[in-house]
Amino acid sequence: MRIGIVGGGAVGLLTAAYFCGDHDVTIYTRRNEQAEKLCTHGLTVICGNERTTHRVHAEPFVREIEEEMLFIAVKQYDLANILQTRIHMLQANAIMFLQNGMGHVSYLPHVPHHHIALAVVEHGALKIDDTTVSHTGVGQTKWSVWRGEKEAFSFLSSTNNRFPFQYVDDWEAMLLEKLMVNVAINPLTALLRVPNGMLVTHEPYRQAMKQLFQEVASVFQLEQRERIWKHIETVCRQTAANRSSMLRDIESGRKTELDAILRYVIERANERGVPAPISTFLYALVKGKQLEGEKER
Ligand SMILES: NC(=O)C1=CN([C@@H]2O[C@H](COP(=O)(O)OP(=O)(O)OC[C@H]3O[C@@H](n4cnc5c(N)ncnc54)[C@H](OP(=O)(O)O)[C@@H]3O)[C@@H](O)[C@H]2O)C=CC1
Ligand SMILES: CC(C)(CO)C(=O)C(=O)O
Repeated sequence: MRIGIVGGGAVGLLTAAYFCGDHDVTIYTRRNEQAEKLCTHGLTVICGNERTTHRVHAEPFVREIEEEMLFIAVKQYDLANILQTRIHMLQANAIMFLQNGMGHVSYLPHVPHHHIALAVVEHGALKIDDTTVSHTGVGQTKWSVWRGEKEAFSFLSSTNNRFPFQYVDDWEAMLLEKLMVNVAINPLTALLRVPNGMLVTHEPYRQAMKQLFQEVASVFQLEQRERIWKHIETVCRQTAANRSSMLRDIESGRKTELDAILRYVIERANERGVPAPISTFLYALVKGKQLEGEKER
């Protein structure tokens, strides 16, 4: 199958590495320089002590793309621009969005593709350089159909066992559960500058995370609260040594996905007339840190 992957970051490179053995994969990058490096040096994936280099095709995303299947692996803040101004350049039978957060859902009615799927990536992936990605945590990718037919994505049932895909029926519950994880962990770790594990091992931080969780759970009238709270605590323990993506972005003076995660919550709270003072306060603090870092860069 001809597969295109838009975005040569951690998730895009990881996805390309696990599909390029069985499929005809092209990585569409933002920079010409990255595409040239990938074509010249190949794509290297590190998993534990193993280091594997794959030959792969890459080109900058500057013209119309025509593929059978497209994975969109850019950050939320770059996705808005692609969906608003370049959606006509993405020609494919089926398309899958791999973003954290829920900011992209409101754009989907304008996406013309027949088959649209949403996914949440539960792997750990770290981009080392333009041609190397480290698979830091082997997990799974949950996916669900937003429009069209599940069968359009049938190739996902036979993937590498280090890169499994699991179908779930309810895309909204799937995205909401991942949103709850990212809301609880990412802004607090970014502000406190602590690894994920500290949010459960240091009791005052656990209490703060619980208050935030309860507020956001009320905004969404979340079902199965106890199960999802336990899940968040488990993610903190399983990724105890990890620095969340938002903390890493803040530390590097980069833009974060705060808007797609916490601003999304605040907007829903305002729409529904539910108070969200903790989220609003936290949003202002993390946004302030982000802007401070971006200015220094
Ligand atoms: N990393 C992880 O472990 C996980 C990430 N996710 C989610 O996956 C999504 C992607 O994250 P991640 O891969 O880490 O992010 P990265 O920042 O590593 O990668 C994003 C890539 O998109 C590229 N890009 C931006 N704009 C364009 C464009 N117009 N055309 C082509 N490429 C473009 C960037 O290029 P350039 O380098 O030139 O800026 C960059 O390489 C996010 O929503 C994230 O939350 C989910 C779970 C785990
Ligand atoms: C699950 C978690 C919090 C792991 O660090 C993550 O998705 C992130 O850092 O963005």
